[in-house]
Amino acid sequence: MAIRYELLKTCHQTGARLGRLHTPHGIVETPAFMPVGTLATVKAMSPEELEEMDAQIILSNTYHLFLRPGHEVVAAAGGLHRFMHWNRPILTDSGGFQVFSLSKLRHITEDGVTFRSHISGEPLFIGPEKAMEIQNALGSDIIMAFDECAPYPAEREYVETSLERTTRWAERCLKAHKRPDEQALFGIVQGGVYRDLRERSARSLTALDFPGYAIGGLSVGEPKEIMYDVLEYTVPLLPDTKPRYLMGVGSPDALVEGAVRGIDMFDCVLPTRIARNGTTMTSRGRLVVRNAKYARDFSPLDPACDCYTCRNYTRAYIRHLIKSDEILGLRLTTYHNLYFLLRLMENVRQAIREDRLRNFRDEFFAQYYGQNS
Ligand SMILES: CNc1nc2cc3c(=O)[nH]c(N)nc3c(CCN)c2[nH]1
Repeated sequence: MAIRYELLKTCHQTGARLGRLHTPHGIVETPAFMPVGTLATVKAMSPEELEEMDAQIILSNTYHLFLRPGHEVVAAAGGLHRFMHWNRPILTDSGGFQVFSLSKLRHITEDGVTFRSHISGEPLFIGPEKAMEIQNALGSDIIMAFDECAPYPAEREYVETSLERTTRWAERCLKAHKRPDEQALFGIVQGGVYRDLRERSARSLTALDFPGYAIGGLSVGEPKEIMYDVLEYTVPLLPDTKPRYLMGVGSPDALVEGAVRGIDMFDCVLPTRIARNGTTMTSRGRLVVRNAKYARDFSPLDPACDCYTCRNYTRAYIRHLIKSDEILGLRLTTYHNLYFLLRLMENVRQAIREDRLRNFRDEFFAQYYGQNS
């Protein structure tokens, strides 16, 4: 078995679970947030800095690495872990979502997706077999089935046709996957915001007995309340002995609300992306450090944070760096944002251990969103 999920405890206040995901490159305490390292690097962070902040697992992308430098190059380096000098677990996404969000002139058929590279414009193709070939070459610990993430909003008929094809693609992935003992293949539940379609997708995929399941097709512009509703009726359809991964999520509130609803793994570009324009997450909400009011503010980004950035630098200095487009600026804000979300997940795990996740959520939201939610 490539991975083993150990369910340690279920919070008595909520449906949240405390777990341990055993992988060939180490153990992941769940619920866990996965920093996104799309091009084989978590932008602006070194692997040592990621270890220092206790990032347990990171995500990388099939689509991007297929285009550049090419999965054959990564395989020649001995795989993604060796190539990027990261010895902890890696999850790779399968490319479906990225093709739709990045490339032009794409065309879906039963075989897969033809598209033009967003870098060179050359015509390319990815389908289930190609997505398995690339991820097998990358050597990530967890690989994702090739799927279509239906847009939001989308007609029920479109979502239904899409999920049926995604299920057929999932079967082809299971057949094409060459290294099931070393790399765990997760199925991805689709079905948009339609309850009966979500149930159909979940039932078809759980019948194929994947080692883990992702919930896809969310965090694509739908209101958060709708996302939470979809989780309420989809998560219970997934086996509680397997890990559940909510793709593309998310903001602090969505991470906590997702954990409350039984999600074990999350990924999102938010902390790294907003850091690059000087937006930071603090225990009292977002702080846009480039704002003029911080020009002479010599306090840390977050007085309640003990990260490298908050122990050594001030808002005024970081504002100066960001305004000056200095590389250290986005390094310091990235370090802090990732540290903030990783600590948030650590606090969520502790709250589950103590059966008080609902209280933790209310206290955290009151501070972060400044109102009693
Ligand atoms: C930002 N929101 C978001 N929604 C996603 C849905 C899928 C999804 O439905 N399928 C796949 N394969 N990836 C998704 C991703 C990329 C996760 N890194 C999503 N990201």
